[in-house]
Amino acid sequence: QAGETTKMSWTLNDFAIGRPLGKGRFGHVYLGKENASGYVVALKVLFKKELVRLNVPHQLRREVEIQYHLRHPNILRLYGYFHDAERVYIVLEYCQRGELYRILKERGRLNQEDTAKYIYQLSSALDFCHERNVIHRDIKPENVLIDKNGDLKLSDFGWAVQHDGSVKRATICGTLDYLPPEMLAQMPHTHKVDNWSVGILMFECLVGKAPFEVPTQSETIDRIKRCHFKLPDSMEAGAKELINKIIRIEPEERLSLKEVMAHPWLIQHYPKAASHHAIETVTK
Ligand SMILES: Cc1nn(C)cc1-c1nc2c(-c3cnn(Cc4ccccc4)c3)c(Cl)cnc2[nH]1
Repeated sequence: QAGETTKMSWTLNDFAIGRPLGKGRFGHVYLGKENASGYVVALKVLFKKELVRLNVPHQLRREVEIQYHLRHPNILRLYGYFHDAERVYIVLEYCQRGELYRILKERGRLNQEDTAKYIYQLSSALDFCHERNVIHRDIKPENVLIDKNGDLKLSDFGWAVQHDGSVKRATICGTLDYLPPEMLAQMPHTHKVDNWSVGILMFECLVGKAPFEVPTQSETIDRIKRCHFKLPDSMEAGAKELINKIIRIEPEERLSLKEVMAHPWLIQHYPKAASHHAIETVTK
């Protein structure tokens, strides 16, 4: 197409680097602008030395491979990557409203309309991944970004696997709140681990804290294994019903993502789900 540069490979000179947006386990993310197009991006900068020391190059390659090919309105776009002597640079879609984690911290909890929208969009993104045999395995508010239109973008496929397998996590780092029983017990797990996390996220958005969030990790682990959580009396019946159908010890008992997307509570509080869902059902 005239004027469209099919850039084969970027270098750092192709970008103007802006303020830092955040930092993760292996590096930092900066606001960036591609000089040629003026396009605003998020530039994730990782230090090769760190990656080698923590033995994660294969995980990074998998993350880039998986995210680059997954094109969906609720999955953060990975536009490309390049490297120099010391660093690896990953060019990602920029989300103006940042991490859901920060929004939840600032607002305490979300209303049913925003929660229903995010749960619908997350379920849609994960259903798309599962149909391509990709399990995300690390769904939590830190890995969910919100763009300028208030839409959800799933990010950080660092723990994703491209098959239904019992691949063990190298290390369980960060919060345990979102881990399903079968992963805690390091048993074989399927895409249903992501379904569990959708239920945990729905609870946290509506209540302001995760269902198994208690002072000690051992208590959290025990409650997860027993599926022991309490829904606040103030929670609407439809929301309680949906959460109770997702957060189940038995993976096969958990609602499928298509059933989540078609649930009456979700359609009531996110009417767009009805039209999207109806079109999908009709076109299938
Ligand atoms: C923070 C923040 N505040 N506002 C107003 C917008 C943002 C924003 N952050 C992002 C970010 C972003 C930033 N940090 N992280 C977490 C991280 C950092 C390093 C390695 C792995 C993971 C993601 C992205 Cl990718 C993409 N878009 C982003 N937008």
